[in-house]
Amino acid sequence: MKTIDELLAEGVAGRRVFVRADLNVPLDGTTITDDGRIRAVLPTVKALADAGARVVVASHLGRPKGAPDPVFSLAPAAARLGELLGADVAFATDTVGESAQAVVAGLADGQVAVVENLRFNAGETSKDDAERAAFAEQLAALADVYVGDGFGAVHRKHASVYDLPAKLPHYAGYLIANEVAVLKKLTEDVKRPYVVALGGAKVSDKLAVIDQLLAKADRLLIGGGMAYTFLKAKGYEVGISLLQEDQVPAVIEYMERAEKNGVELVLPVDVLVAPEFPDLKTKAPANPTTVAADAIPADQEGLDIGPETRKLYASKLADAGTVFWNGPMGVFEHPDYAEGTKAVAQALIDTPGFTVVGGGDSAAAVRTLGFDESAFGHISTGGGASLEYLEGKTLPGLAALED
Ligand SMILES: Nc1ncnc2c1ncn2[C@@H]1O[C@H](COP(=O)(O)OP(=O)(O)OP(=O)(O)O)[C@@H](O)[C@H]1O
Ligand SMILES: O=C(O)[C@H](O)COP(=O)(O)O
Repeated sequence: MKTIDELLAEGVAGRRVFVRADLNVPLDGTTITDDGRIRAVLPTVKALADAGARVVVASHLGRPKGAPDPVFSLAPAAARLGELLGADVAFATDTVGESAQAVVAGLADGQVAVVENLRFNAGETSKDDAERAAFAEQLAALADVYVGDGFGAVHRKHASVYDLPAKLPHYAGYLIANEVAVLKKLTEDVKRPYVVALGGAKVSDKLAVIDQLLAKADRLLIGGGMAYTFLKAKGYEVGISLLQEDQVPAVIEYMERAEKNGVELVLPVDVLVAPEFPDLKTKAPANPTTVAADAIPADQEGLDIGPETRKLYASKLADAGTVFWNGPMGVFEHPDYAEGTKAVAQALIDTPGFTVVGGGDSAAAVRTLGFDESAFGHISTGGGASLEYLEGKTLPGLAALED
């Protein structure tokens, strides 16, 4: 993989450099609640701008359906990037259309532009190779060189991640280079016990990862929205909690395999439930009830792990040689459901083992709940991406940078 240092050595002054970043930051309306992913790409953007490149930054945000949707506009992220750079950042109101072409054509050497959300275009995420290639061709017209630095999206076979680098000279940015260097160590030299804690809401994406983790980890702790598919597989009722019903048979098989392989699979013993999802805007008190994991009422939703589970998970993390944690243990954005995530974060800080936190929301949780980032071994910007890397999979966005 060629890195950005090689590009800088070749010289970039006056060249249009396309930086595929992951600016998929958590938003409250148009307010960014955690700018970690924007800060993470700054070294790359700054180095290119300082060297006189005309920098075109592109990213997805959220999961719009292939058409413009103002809720998912990158405008707030572009504004924040400008503040962090201490420079004006131009913003194109489309991704490859007239606005993008005009903004890029107007860039002077050393200036930075952000184009609108890549996923406002159906070609970005299309499963059809030709449709993706056609969109990649339009993106390629905006630049002379490609720098891949959106680590959080390297597991996606999307036009800007996979197809575009094949069309331009391509290099890895500082963030990708650093993430790969740290995560590589976890695939080569894992100090045991190796404990993986999984939570969050992207249940269908991440359940598949467990298949591979059963051959690698010594202990798996399951929380967040992920837990309810496991509790259901154990035969418990989960009320109106997040559930991936079609995955229940697979999860039953995982539980059997874990037992056979001697992998300790640990599930919540109690959970916090309420009749409805909390209001994350007003943060009005949610008044949850604590119930045993096998006694979730039919009309209630599980939204955090309970106090007994917090203690149990802390004890399962205390002797870890290595910990990888992806996905909050509950809806940490609301104070009534933040204790599970806090307890796991604190347990990672307390364990003497090497700890990695991965994921946009997981990293945001650690910061917004007031933990000191330096107390963790590594905070990865990628959740799904780091999990799939640890699985040993070939990731499209990394493969595309190699030649
Ligand atoms: N029990 C639950 N029910 C519903 N949502 C939950 C539950 N527990 C956690 N969540 C939500 O999960 C979200 C984070 O999940 P996600 O899988 O996206 O994690 P991540 O760290 O951002 O990883 P990635 O980078 O792959 O997106 C949070 O917004 C949180 O509110
Ligand atoms: O948040 C993430 O994990 C990355 O930004 C990728 O987003 P996606 O899961 O919507 O592809």
